[in-house]
Amino acid sequence: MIEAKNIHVVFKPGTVLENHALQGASLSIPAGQFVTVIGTNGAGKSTFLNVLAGVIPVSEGKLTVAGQDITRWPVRERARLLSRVFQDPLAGTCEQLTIEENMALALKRTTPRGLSNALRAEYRDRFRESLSRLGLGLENRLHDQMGLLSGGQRQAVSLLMATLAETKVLLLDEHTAALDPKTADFVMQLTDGLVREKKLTVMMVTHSMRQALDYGDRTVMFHKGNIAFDVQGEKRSKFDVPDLLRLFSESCHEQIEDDALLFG
Ligand SMILES: Nc1ncnc2c1ncn2[C@@H]1O[C@H](COP(=O)(O)OP(=O)(O)OP(=O)(O)O)[C@@H](O)[C@H]1O
Repeated sequence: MIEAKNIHVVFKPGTVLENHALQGASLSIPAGQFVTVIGTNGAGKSTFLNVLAGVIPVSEGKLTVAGQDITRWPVRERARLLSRVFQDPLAGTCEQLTIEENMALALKRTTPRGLSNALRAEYRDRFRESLSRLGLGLENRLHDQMGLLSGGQRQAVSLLMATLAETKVLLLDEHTAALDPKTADFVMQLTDGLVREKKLTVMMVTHSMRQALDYGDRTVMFHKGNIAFDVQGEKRSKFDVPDLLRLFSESCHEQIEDDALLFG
C-alpha cells in the first residue's frame, strides 16, 4: 500500500541552518498493516508523516500509495487516500463549528458536494450512528459546538472524522500524547477497532514504547533521519520494552541517554 523509496528531506538547504531531516529512509507497508513508529526526539518521525501527507515536499525519493506515484501530488489530492489525526485535540477540528458541521466537513473532504448536502438528514443519521459507538452520549449533542468537548472527546470525534470518508491510509501523530492515561487508553481502543473494521493501513507515531508494542503489527524505529530497526511477526510478539532498548543500542551502537525521551 505504501512504498517510500530513498526519501530525503533537507530543510533550509544551502544555509547555515541546513538540516538533513530524512536521510534516505525507505519503507514498504502492505495494505492493512498497522505500523507503530518510535524514535528519539528529532529523529524524523513527524517529517516522514508530513511527507506522506504532502505537507513537506521530498528533496529526493519516490512515494507510492495504492499503486499511484504521489510524490508530486498536492495535499488536497492526497486526501482521497490518506487522513490524519494530530497530537493536539484542537488541530483536527474547528471549535466554533458544531459537532455535526465538523463531521459534515470531514465527509466533504473527499467529495465535491457542498456542505449543505453533507448536512442532509441521511448524513445526520450516519453521524449519530457513528458517534453512538463512543458511548459518550455525543449522538445527542450534534448541535453543540466542538469547543465544548473535552480533549479526549475531541480526539475520539477526530478519529471518527478521519475515517468517515473513504480513506486507505490513516496517519496518527502522537494522537494520544495530550490525554490522561485512561482517556488515552479509550482512544487507543477506539483506534484499534476502527482500523480493523475499515481495514486501514496505519502509521502511528508514539513516544510510549508500551503502546508501540501493545498495538499494531509492526514497530519501526527512526533515528537520525533513517530507520534504525523494524520488527514484526513472532519476534515482535515476544518483545518487551527492554528488548526495544536493546535492539536500539545494537542497531545504532549507542545507548539511549534518557529513556524518558522514548517513554514520553
Ligand atoms: N519545517 C521545518 N523546518 C526546519 N526544520 C524542521 C522542520 N520540521 C522539522 N524540522 C527538523 O527536522 C528534524 C526532524 O524533526 P521531526 O519533527 O520529524 O522529528 P520527530 O522524530 O517527529 O521528533 P519529536 O519526537 O521530537 O516530535 C528536527 O531536527 C527538526 O527540528
